[in-house]
Amino acid sequence: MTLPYRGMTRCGSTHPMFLAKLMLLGSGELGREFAIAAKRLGCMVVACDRYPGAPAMQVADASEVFSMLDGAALRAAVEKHRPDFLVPEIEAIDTAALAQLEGEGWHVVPSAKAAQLTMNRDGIRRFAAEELGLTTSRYRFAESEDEALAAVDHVGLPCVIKPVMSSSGKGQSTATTTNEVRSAFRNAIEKMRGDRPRVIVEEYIRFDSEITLLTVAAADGVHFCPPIGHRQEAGDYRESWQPAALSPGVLEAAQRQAATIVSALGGRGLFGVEFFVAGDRAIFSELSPRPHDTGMVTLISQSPNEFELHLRAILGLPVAPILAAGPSASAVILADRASTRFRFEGVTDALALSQEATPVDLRLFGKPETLPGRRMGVALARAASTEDAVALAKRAAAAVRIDYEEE
Ligand SMILES: Nc1ncnc2c1ncn2[C@@H]1O[C@H](COP(=O)(O)OP(=O)(O)OP(=O)(O)O)[C@@H](O)[C@H]1O
Ligand SMILES: NCC(=O)N[C@@H]1O[C@H](COP(=O)([O-])[O-])[C@@H](O)[C@H]1O
Ligand SMILES: [Mg+2]
Repeated sequence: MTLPYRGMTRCGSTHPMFLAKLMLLGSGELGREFAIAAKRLGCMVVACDRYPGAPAMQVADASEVFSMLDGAALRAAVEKHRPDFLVPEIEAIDTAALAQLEGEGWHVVPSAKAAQLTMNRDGIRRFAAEELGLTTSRYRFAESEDEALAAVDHVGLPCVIKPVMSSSGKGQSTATTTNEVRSAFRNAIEKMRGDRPRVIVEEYIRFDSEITLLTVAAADGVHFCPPIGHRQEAGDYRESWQPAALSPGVLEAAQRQAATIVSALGGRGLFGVEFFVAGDRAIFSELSPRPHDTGMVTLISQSPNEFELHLRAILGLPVAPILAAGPSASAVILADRASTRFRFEGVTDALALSQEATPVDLRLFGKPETLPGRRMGVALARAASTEDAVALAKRAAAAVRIDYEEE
């Protein structure tokens, strides 16, 4: 079989027994499911992350431990393994190094431009709102408390303040008074990633719901998964469900905007495009040029799931048809303290909730260390309605307990 990328990159070092060699930049729970999909399709996987034993490393052919923000280490790993594809799995990567590697002929998924623009909220927000004309909340950027206060004149109160470089809600808070704007700015700077003390000050959207629209840029065009609804707490997701109920007009508006931005970013792969739904408006929030955490529900709700879709799109393989299995949900299992000595209890109880028409499943990520609020696993469920599926997934997640030993 001849894949479209053969001969297009400078590598071509893959052993013929493998379909392709993929290097994962970031190796958490999302990377692990991607690596499993890649292994099933006969690919070779090199997993990279900042710590040994990261989830995707546990199923990969090889691994490398370094900070993805260290461009020299990233280049050394690429030159050592000569992958057909560099697959970013987290946001915080030395994207200048990625762009340089791409310029030299290495294949970055979906494109170095997508990784570069989405790593920083200012990049993707300005691209979406100012270059492409997508509907977004009002926003301003600020680099000091005073600039943050000035931004409030434009966006109003309450407002949401986030470091331009962060994910999973880290450093994010909502301010309702000018005093809170000052403390929200300080909080964002304290918890930001990278070395750019800069925040986005956003209009607070009173949304009816929020969705992730998984959008696949494949060889034969753009495909959409049924929309995923989700609930967030402290900027991080707690439950997600599919399909999210949307009016045809809102779904069409979301799909149109998602297709616009994905096509403008270029390259092939799956994108998680986030929208707030307010009345009849789909307001673009942000996007991941890779599988999305709320999309873990697709591990039970559809085939191919989001990880398989990403892989197939990258390899230039067919992605359709995308078959829905029925209303489904995911619910997260979080740690509540820092520990390296812990064990999971209640797995039997969680899986015993599974019945023929309402299956339940679990993913335990195998992270070697807990932290307060760190996601350690996820429960998955299918049922007659998304409401029932969410309730069942939450029961299963609650049945799993993390027991900590004294350290
Ligand atoms: N302008 C806003 N108005 C109202 N709620 C908001 C706003 N911005 C963010 N939120 C809430 O905070 C959540 C997290 O925000 P956002 O997606 O921007 O952060 P993140 O750190 O990139 O999270 P992740 O990496 O998990 O996607 C949103 O899903 C939403 O629930
Ligand atoms: N919203 C982004 C997201 O969910 N990313 C996922 O979390 C991992 C980091 O987890 P950790 O912080 O527990 O190491 C990442 O590697 C990715 O799989
Ligand atoms: Mg988000």
